[in-house]
Amino acid sequence: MTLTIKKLTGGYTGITVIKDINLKIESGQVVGLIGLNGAGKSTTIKHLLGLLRMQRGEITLNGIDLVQNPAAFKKNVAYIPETPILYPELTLKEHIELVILAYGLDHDSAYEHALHLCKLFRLENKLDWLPINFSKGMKQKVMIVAGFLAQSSLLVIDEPFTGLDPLAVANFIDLVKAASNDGKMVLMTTHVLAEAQEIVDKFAVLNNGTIEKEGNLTEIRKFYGLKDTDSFDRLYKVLNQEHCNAKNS
Ligand SMILES: Nc1ncnc2c1ncn2[C@@H]1O[C@H](COP(=O)(O)OP(=O)(O)OP(=O)(O)O)[C@@H](O)[C@H]1O
Repeated sequence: MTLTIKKLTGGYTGITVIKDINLKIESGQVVGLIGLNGAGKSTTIKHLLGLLRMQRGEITLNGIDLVQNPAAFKKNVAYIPETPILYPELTLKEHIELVILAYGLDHDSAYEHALHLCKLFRLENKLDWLPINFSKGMKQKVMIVAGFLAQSSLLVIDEPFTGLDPLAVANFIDLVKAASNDGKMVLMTTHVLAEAQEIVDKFAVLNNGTIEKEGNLTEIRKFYGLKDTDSFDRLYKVLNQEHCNAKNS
């Protein structure tokens, strides 16, 4: 399984935000897309989900082209957004049934899997609840349950750590590790580098719409001149300094 993004250039009507993005994700790989606010992470993800029309480039998943065969492409992708998207009139149980139907999963085994995920996130007694009754973190957990339930070859996750309690973060990390061991590909954006470095195999640093550096934690730290004693979060200071220097030059 492979996701290949080649020379992706895109953005919004009349505005080019990302330029010549090249990124490859192999089976079992967890890739972290990181960068300052406004670097172009969400825009890249929107292109990958087929929500924006690319100006140039090519995106293929297991050889399936996003533009030529969007339905087949999207069937292999699950998305966990930063802001939960839930149907107000559907209960948690009905959301689970919807995912099973949408992804054509075997009902009984998928439902059992869903119950296991709900238990992990302490949602097992809330199957009849409507989204209005859920807290922000609970809504985020429902999106995580739905995302992992889909068993897609590519899981795209936008800022997963926001709003989750530490127990849920630990469970989320275990799920990502299990998905990776199972050969799934994971692409996630995050600003929470301390947690991300536990699971990410390869970081791609977006700076002003282009991937400035790709590599594992050691390679990224070295490229940005971080000392052994520096926390990985210091990367943001270096990126911000680069940003200021570019503006002043
Ligand atoms: N709907 C839109 N229309 C026009 N420009 C947009 C739109 N959404 C985002 N942008 C611009 O695109 C650029 C990249 O934004 P994007 O949301 O991709 O950044 P990001 O890296 O995800 O940032 P953050 O870390 O804040 O989530 C920014 O300059 C932003 O102003």
